[in-house]
Amino acid sequence: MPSLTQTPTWKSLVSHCAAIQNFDLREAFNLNPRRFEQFSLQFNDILFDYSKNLITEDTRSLLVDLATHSALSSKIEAMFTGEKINHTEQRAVLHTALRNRSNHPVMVDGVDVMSNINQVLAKMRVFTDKVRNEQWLGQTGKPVKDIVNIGIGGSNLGPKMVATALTPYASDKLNVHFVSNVDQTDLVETLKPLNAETTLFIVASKMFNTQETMTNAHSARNWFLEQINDEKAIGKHFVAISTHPENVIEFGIDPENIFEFWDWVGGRYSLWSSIGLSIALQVGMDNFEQLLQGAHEADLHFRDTPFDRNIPVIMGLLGIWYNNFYGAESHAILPYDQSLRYFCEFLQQSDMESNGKSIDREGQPVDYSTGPIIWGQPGTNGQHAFYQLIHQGTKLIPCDFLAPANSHYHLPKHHDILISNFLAQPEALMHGRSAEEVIAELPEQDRNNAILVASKVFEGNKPSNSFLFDKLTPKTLGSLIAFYEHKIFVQGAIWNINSFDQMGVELGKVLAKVILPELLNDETIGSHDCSTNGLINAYKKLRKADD
Ligand SMILES: O=P(O)(O)OC[C@H]1O[C@](O)(CO)[C@@H](O)[C@@H]1O
Repeated sequence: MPSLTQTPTWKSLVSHCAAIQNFDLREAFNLNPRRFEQFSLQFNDILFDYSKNLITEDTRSLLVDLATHSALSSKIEAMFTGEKINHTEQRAVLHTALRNRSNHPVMVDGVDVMSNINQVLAKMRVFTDKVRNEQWLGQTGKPVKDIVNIGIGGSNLGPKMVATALTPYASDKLNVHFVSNVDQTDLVETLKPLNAETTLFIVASKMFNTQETMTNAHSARNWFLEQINDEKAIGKHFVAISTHPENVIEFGIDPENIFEFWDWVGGRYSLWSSIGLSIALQVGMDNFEQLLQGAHEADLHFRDTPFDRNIPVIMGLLGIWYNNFYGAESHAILPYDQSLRYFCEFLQQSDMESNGKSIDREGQPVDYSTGPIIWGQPGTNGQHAFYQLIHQGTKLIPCDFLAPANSHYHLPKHHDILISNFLAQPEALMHGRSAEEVIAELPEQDRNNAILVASKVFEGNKPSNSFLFDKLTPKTLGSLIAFYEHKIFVQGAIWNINSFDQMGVELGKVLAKVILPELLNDETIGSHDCSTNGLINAYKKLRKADD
């Protein structure tokens, strides 16, 4: 098979990119008053405006050709129908089945997985209703007040992001906390204000052998038993979510308290499974199902809509346009919604763990750039931190701006100010400010100050997408997350990489296991390179024994 870069569609895009080198967005808008209509899409209450990109109609057609020639349609079908597209681990990839609200069967190895999924959803409903209605009582007969989700990576980032985003829907009787880092600061500071009698722990781990999670879970159990000195009480205060019930039972959690999921759910795509239990406890099962519904509707859109009107396909193709034809190295995620403050962190794992690969599906090194660096934080905070570099730095950084038209809260002025910024930034990036405009705005005495003028010029012509939606409801959030998941899928499919394994996280884990016992003995260490030896030995000198 020829390398992607040798295919006619790729070569056409290279030539096209050279041909439109001088493309100017301001001019494109001036010449075409219908540009917004031509390059925007509506899905339910979500408006996706991609008109402020360095593209023409031809660019879109050529990018769609690239998707078509990469057999994207059949790859999408393969995912939805349970083919083992994660070929290195021989697994299907079926987060879409977890939110399949259509009653259509989804088969894995000849078995319809929908009945298992629905059983777990029913079990989650019974449990969350009990806890939320104060019918699940702790060892001393008190209802649960605090829930601590212990998990890392996909067993933390998705649930934490969604639970935080949906705070306006939260029960005021429950506080949900997330502990992920093996740095004891995380657990100690989270537990400090809590009372074991009214605390419920969720140990969330697909494998149930992840070092950080198991260390935190053991310490949480010790903390609990120091206050309630009764092993039997664990049954009322610890539940687990895992694909490995045998490891959970070995830890000592009651088999009744295990919420199952399956190896065809990738960790970073698992918030839709029982890994979302903390979300369901926070906002109730009806709202959790609305989240699934939103994602399901986005799945249908992705599966059934022609590529040139398909939001995740367009998102993926635009990313490829900048990544591979403009040399952009990163992509900024900029939600104008404080409740989406963990959205970027969540997408960092989804995108970078999925598409941070340098071999193709045949095991050959790729000769093109793959997954971008994902970064960002909510506006307007980011504006006062790193937007300077996006506006006037030397790097091309495509940006996604996201905002709700309506806030859940009602302080006067705030929301319109927020949205004026959400609208102004993409406009400023695109429009820029010429030397003539700067000079016209400067006081008379500064107009000949060339340095001052140059420093106030904004080159402009910088690309962005904007998502404007009605309100951040569970359903809308579900759709937005699914769009990003599918965008990642589209890019992985075109780059011909496996987006669903994560071998790159293994080596560091293995080496840490070698180093750990070396930290605990008194010998001087000399078996690594001299830098690592030096650091280990310095640590051993500095480290004081715990009191
Ligand atoms: O849920 P587990 O098995 O504890 O794994 C946690 C995380 O570790 C990883 O395997 C590697 O970081 C992620 O893919 C996963 O989300």
